[in-house]
Amino acid sequence: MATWRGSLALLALLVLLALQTFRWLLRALLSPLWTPTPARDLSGDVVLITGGGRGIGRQLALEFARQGVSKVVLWGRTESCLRDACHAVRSLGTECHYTVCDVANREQVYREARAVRDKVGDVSILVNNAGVVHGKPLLESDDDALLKTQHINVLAQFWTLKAFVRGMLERGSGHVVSVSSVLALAAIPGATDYCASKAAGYALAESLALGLSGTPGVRATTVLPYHTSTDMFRGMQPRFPWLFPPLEPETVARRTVQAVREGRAFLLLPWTMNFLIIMKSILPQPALDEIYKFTGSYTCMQTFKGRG
Ligand SMILES: NC(=O)C1=CN([C@@H]2O[C@H](COP(=O)(O)OP(=O)(O)OC[C@H]3O[C@@H](n4cnc5c(N)ncnc54)[C@H](OP(=O)(O)O)[C@@H]3O)[C@@H](O)[C@H]2O)C=CC1
Ligand SMILES: CC1=C(/C=C/C(C)=C/C=C/C(C)=C/C=O)C(C)(C)CCC1
Repeated sequence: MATWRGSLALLALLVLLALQTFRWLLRALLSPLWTPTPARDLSGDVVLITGGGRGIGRQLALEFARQGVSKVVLWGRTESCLRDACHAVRSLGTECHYTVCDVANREQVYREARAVRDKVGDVSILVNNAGVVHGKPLLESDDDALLKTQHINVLAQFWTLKAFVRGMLERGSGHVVSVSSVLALAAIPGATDYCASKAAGYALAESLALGLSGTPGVRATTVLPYHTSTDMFRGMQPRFPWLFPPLEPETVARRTVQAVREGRAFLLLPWTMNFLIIMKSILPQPALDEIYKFTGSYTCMQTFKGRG
């Protein structure tokens, strides 16, 4: 009798949960129709981009400038790239500053963050974009390279978040962008430490976004791009490149800034990668293995050259 009552209560709870989920889903889908959120005006914003000297970071700097931010600050390791990117931003009429800062070095991050506050002002948009890949299989990787990937791709984000998010919370406004990767959700062999770092970064960003949900003025956006045609993954190729062409860094930058303006929490690029996630959730592993083999995802790193 007691078991029977218990099962009925569980069933009622499940029905209630299903109805609630349906209500939340409807609300999420329909509310933009009657209360469209106006795109955020970026004109007073100071944006700091890590790894802003080249690749996606450089394009992000240019796109933020085009969308009217007040000031751009670029961090990176190579001064010539930073200087050149800053020059390009200034030619769009936007104030730009750069600093050589190794984001893996937390003392340097804290020191340069103080310097930015003193010289440029409060950072209102932080873009955690800096990243590295060495592209060797795990057993051929030396320990220092494995550590470096985690220090730059994951731990550095802790330091920049600690340096800038407190100020955003005090002011009640700000935005954190994390450039993750589709490899955070579906890993490939030959870049084990990179995939692990991106998965960790994704969990970090997800936790941050949830933690910020009680602070309406401070938001977070996580971008998960597919292969993008910068030098980082040069040479990497799945089996049907015409079917899965790399993204252009300009496209990633444009869609990212748009997501910031719309206050979107997650952005998977291109949208077709959503099918990959659905497939991963419903297909049995042997079927996924066949798809990965057929599309060359298992072997795509064999032609990897990277930045050399
Ligand atoms: N390319 C791709 O296929 C994809 C890339 N991504 C992600 O996008 C982000 C940008 O990559 P992408 O533009 O392609 O790569 P690039 O190699 O072109 O750029 C990486 C940037 O990170 C900077 N960087 C690296 N290490 C450090 C460090 N220790 N301190 C400060 N800056 C550093 C580099 O600066 P410097 O040159 O001065 O060292 C450079 O500006 C990365 O997080 C990457 O993981 C995501 C999905 C796909
Ligand atoms: C897994 C998988 C694919 C390959 C994805 C690859 C190869 C992504 C590379 C992304 C990179 C380099 C990201 C960098 O951060 C396909 C062919 C799309 C579809 C089948 C499943």
